[in-house]
Amino acid sequence: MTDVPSPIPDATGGPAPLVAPNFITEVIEKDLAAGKYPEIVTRFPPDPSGYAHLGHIFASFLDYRTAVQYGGKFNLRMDDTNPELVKQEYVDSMVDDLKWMGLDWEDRLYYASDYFGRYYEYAEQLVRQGDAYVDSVSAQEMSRLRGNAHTPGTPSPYRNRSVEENLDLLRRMKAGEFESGAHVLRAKIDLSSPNMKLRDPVLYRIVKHPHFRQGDAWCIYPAYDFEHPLQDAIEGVTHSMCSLEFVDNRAIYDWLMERLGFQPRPHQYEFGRRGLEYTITSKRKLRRLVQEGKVSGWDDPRMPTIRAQRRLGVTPEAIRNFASQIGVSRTNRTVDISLYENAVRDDLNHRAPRVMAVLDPVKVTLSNLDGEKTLSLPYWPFDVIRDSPDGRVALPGGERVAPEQAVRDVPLTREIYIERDDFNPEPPRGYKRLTPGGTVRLRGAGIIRADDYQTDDTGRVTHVTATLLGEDARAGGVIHWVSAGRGLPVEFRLYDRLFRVPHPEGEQEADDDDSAGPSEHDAEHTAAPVDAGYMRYLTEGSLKVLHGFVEPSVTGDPLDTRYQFERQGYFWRDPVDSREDAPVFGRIITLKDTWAKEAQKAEPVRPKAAPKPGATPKADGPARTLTPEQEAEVARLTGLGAADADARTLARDEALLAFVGGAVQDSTFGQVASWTVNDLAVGLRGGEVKVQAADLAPLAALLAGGGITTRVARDALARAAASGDAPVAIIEREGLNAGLSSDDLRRAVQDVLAANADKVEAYRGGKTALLGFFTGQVMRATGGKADPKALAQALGEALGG
Ligand SMILES: NC(=O)CC[C@H](N)C(=O)O
Repeated sequence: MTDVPSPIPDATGGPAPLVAPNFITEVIEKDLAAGKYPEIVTRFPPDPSGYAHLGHIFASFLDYRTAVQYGGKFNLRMDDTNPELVKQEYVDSMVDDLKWMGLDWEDRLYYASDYFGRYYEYAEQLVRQGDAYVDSVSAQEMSRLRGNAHTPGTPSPYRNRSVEENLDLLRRMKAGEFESGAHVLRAKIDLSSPNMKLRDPVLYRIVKHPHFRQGDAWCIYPAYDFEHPLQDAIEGVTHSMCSLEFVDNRAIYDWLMERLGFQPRPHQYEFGRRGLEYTITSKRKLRRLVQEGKVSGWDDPRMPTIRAQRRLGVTPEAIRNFASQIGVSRTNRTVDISLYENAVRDDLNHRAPRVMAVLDPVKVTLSNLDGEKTLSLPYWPFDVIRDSPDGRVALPGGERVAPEQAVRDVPLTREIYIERDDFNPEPPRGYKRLTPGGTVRLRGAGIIRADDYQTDDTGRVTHVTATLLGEDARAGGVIHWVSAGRGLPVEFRLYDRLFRVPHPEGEQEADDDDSAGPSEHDAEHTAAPVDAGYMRYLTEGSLKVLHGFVEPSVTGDPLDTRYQFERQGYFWRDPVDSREDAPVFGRIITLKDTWAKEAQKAEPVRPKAAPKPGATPKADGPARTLTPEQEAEVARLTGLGAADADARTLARDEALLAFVGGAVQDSTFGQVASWTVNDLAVGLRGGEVKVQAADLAPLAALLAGGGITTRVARDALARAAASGDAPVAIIEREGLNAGLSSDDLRRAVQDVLAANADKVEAYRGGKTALLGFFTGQVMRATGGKADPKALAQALGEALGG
């Protein structure tokens, strides 16, 4: 899960973090070692039927970084087969957003629609082979005939049409002779397969709708299950990664590859989806928010679209750091929203100079100050200066200067504004700010004492009179302020999470429970009504508008400067609505996670849904209210060594709790608890895990002792869960712990470099992209046993020296 910097540069010129070892990289390393493919090719295939969103980050970076890591190619593919939904506007925005995030597909932007002609040829080939037929029953009839999990399907009366008749009908479908729905082309596979997807899936439909790239050239359109595998094969994709809901579609994929004889052929691998707490990503649900005016548009900064996050002020670096912290696994998981928010904060901490702004002002007159003073105040706090890699810090324009030059002029005048919250006539205990007769330090300006104040009829403070004291005065707190005469009047927009519960869509989101029904993918494409339950979890007042003042130093700064307004959060000018004469500053994020505390207090508002086996597991994140018994359980589990988040998940789930009840209570317990939550939860809930918790202790010990890598451990775990064998026995039986010694690795690196002296020279001359080539060669030479991190390091050393 950690972000391991590798020397392989990515599109942004910075080092691309390695993809942490996972079950897919393991397959890739084996394939490279076996020489199965000349190079790795991956693709990211969004539908251009909406905007890129936070949910796309994980999959797109997985595809991209995996290719970069193994020196292969990454393609961007517009999966634009549904003419009714896809649009140029969406292509353009996706391309723009994905590029902005730092993905690089070079010149390989492909469109599914560019291959319509070739798909069609393959369709005719299947018909000629007797592998596909034209069916002419209605959609309802087709679904009835397909049967269900307990009943095998019944052949349609058209299933045995002759090849000639099928070809004739298919050609006439293509020629536009029939109305939509009159016929479909289906693969002839297996009507009694327990995998419903194999019960003669539809390959082509009649859709009389122009396509934004193909115009009226077509009136039949290929189904996802047909075009996707074909395009992978045609483009030489090697490892086609997709999320878990496509697991049953893999059988169609393999069937097509086999029937059409592609060699070498791509393979599909499914990873667990990564939902994000407090967020929805269904296009239809987001559209409804826009249509009903709950947000101002697709780029409303509260929306989870990349457009909106860009407008909000999030940087691509923050997105990339977030992406590298999400682990890959075989199970669906919800990512704690704080992972995203902290990535945004961490990035801004070193990027955003500190200035002062008063959001909700109350005027203070400094009665003993005449005229104006100009203070020179530093942009950066000491810790940022201390942590600066080059000892320098940035000015708002980005220029890096010595810390003592990173200062701005701040006017101090007789009239200033302070935050309404920072003066309290009836202070609660422990209040460290200004009170009548009390003192406080004004950041950078000295200590003041409040002598008097006025209120309006409602008791609201309207004005404070104060005295500026000498340096020998004492004060308990520090507050920020802005000159009243010289501060710039601005509008502030404070955004809150759009939804107030972690799972606004309930438990069903990624759950494709009934494989006979339409997949999530299809559902996204139908006119079926949206379950509007999520609407009631909208946060009331998630946009707050305030009018206040910013210090005048910001006037000359580049418009895209991100600031930390001291004590208030990170802000920048709203790129859409801010005007020179009417600036609007939006809050990118608060300084701390203000929700962490509130979540503890909050009611349990988790939407109810009947739990199903295989449903999306609980968030691995923040506290949700537990019963006192569950809290006691959490205390017991953390006492045994479980991480707090794991303990919370366990305490809520009897199946998991029963399992860890059998775990050995020693130093391995925390690791076993983590595997239970992260790797075994879905299987345990479905009653499918065969291994005993007690058998995991030796595995955890082996891992902790460095005898195996995390990847080997998790793989052994998955296999043990399925077979019931002790994981360590699996490892020993197959010699998986016989890793590569660092001497062996170094020798392999030397051999590869010696055999490719010309390339080494080219690399040292600046062709750093060759690192991927070297990586692949060493992987091959070592039979895939090299640990990618160690390999990257060994290569870096050998090439650098
Ligand atoms: N295979 C996949 O990754 C699915 C791609 C499909 N275009 C989607 O966005 O859902």
